[in-house]
Amino acid sequence: MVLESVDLTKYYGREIGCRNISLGVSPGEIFAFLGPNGAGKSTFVKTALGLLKPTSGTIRLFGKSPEDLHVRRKVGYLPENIRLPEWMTAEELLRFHGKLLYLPEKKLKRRIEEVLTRTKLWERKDNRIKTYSQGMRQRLALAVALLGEPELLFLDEPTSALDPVGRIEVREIITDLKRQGVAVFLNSHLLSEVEMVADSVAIINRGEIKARGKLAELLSGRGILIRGEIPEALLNKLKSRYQTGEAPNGLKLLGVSEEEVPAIMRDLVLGGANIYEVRPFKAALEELFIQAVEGKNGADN
Ligand SMILES: Nc1ncnc2c1ncn2[C@@H]1O[C@H](COP(=O)(O)OP(=O)(O)OP(=O)(O)O)[C@@H](O)[C@H]1O
Repeated sequence: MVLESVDLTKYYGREIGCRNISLGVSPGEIFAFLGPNGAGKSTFVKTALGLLKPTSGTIRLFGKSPEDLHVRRKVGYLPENIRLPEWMTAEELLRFHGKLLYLPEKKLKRRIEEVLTRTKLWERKDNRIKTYSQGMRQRLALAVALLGEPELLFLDEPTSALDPVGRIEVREIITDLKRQGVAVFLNSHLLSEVEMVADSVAIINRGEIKARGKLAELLSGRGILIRGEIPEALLNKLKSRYQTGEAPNGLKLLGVSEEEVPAIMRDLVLGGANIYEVRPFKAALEELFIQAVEGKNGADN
């Protein structure tokens, strides 16, 4: 395992940061950590990077403490809302980070060209960062994170400042890294993007994991779609029992197992509903996320 945490708990005084987080990330895996604001994502990442000490539990990177220097050299980190030194050029900034990584001159030169080309900033390498747009800054921060050829890369909201083309480019960088065996730990609010790249996800809320698994498994067979005219009272009953979603001329019920379907249908028909269609559907990550965060109907799996 590239990253393994067991019951990792971090309190800030009496305030919970994250609690009992147990998860593992394998080489070449894209692991997405999702959660609303204040859920505990950054707390977990900072603890994994050795920037915060856990209150209890353990976290190992490459089987060792995150504070181990050899481990640190294998890890890249793109923080959220990074502030870059405005007066430096992109090349100067990368040189500075290259020195911190003890990269030999020849390799540093090669890596600077590679990462700036990969992030489409090579042409602008001699311009000061103060002349960069938000998107360029974010791409430069990504270049910094990639400089040391990390085997594990933490990306905190890597595409928040990017336009759609920039987002596609970052997605391509992430999938290229995966192909090279790099593990990516991705914090993102952009669920549709996560859906496109992640192998596994964990959904965290109020410091605790509420749902976790391989993305393909989490999204398969998660609910049913009902098309029909459903009396208000019945609709409200369903809404109180299940997480529901909008569907044209009907509704989606999430987290419904096949065994529950006959009873639901019986209730609907006896209650006066006109049903035209019932079929299973694959939930979108957004629905799974809302279900896990609101904790309805056994989302805590
Ligand atoms: N330095 C701190 N001192 C006290 N409480 C903190 C500190 N940092 C975070 N917290 C609290 O810990 C909880 C988790 O915060 P954290 O920043 O890890 O969430 P997050 O999921 O990264 O949120 P966001 O998506 O908004 O960045 C929150 O309740 C937050 O208020």
